[in-house]
Amino acid sequence: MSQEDTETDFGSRGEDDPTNDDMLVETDISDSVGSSQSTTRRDTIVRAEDINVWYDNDQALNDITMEIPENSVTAMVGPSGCGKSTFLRCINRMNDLIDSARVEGTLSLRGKNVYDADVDPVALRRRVGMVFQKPNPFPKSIYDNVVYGLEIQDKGGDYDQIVEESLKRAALWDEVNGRLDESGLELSGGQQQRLCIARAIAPDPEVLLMDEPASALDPVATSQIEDLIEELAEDYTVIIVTHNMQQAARISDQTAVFLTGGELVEFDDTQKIFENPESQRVEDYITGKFG
Ligand SMILES: Nc1ncnc2c1ncn2[C@@H]1O[C@H](COP(=O)(O)OP(=O)(O)OP(=O)(O)O)[C@@H](O)[C@H]1O
Repeated sequence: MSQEDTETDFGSRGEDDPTNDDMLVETDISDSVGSSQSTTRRDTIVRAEDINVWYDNDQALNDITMEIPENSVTAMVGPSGCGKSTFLRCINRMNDLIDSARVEGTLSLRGKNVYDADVDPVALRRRVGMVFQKPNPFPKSIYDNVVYGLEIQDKGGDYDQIVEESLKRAALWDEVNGRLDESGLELSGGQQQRLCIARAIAPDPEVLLMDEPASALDPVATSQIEDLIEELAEDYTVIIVTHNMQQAARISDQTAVFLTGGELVEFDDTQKIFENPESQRVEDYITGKFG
């Protein structure tokens, strides 16, 4: 199964040329920051333009404009309630499921506005997978968890091969090979989260949204998930919300700092954000002076 299978849903791949030289990531990276950074220039895959979101009369996001390059890890950081999860849910239109939510602006996936009337949100979510904070495997076998997305999308293919491939990509195959018919709920928390990642990547999405995927896990499981995220960015565009500054510094190529009021204050290479941010408010937040 190739990503090209889904291409026709929203226009051709890579039609957006990068226009921002900031996407060129510098070499000479310090040990602690952005170990996944590279010198590759990447096309924009997700572009937000003047995104505003309200829940009833309360504004949660205020004029968010940003371009996210493909095959990289983008971290969203900021204090509680600043709109990080709301922004993540704009990308795959999960906010559609919240009655009080209203989204204005343009959110493009490879140049096609996902809020256009002709976009089917279910087809969109095939291309934009999501992993949540708390591991949430279904009360089904490990195998059935992985193929779940394929089945509800009526997607054909060699399921055995897809299960093996997805579990290998999620770094879980070696631990569950031979017991695929056991319940996903019998796995440890860290294994459950890797199972959820396998489930999210089985339909071969282009973008993987992760909302604090390691915050419910112990340090060993967290480290495994972090390693995995860096590997996944070779094939997918990963956009991750995290409260953990060290985690953002370790695994992301770009970091977006949201602050109170639903404002995107700074978005830049992770190294720049952590070592030399433009905004004093960002520096204060990063260094723990507030938030
Ligand atoms: N379903 C909802 N209904 C009403 N208001 C909501 C809803 N979801 C979020 N909000 C409000 O929108 C604002 C942004 O919330 P959001 O969850 O996006 O922030 P966040 O930065 O992800 O926070 P956290 O880090 O605590 O998860 C908050 O004021 C929150 O109370």
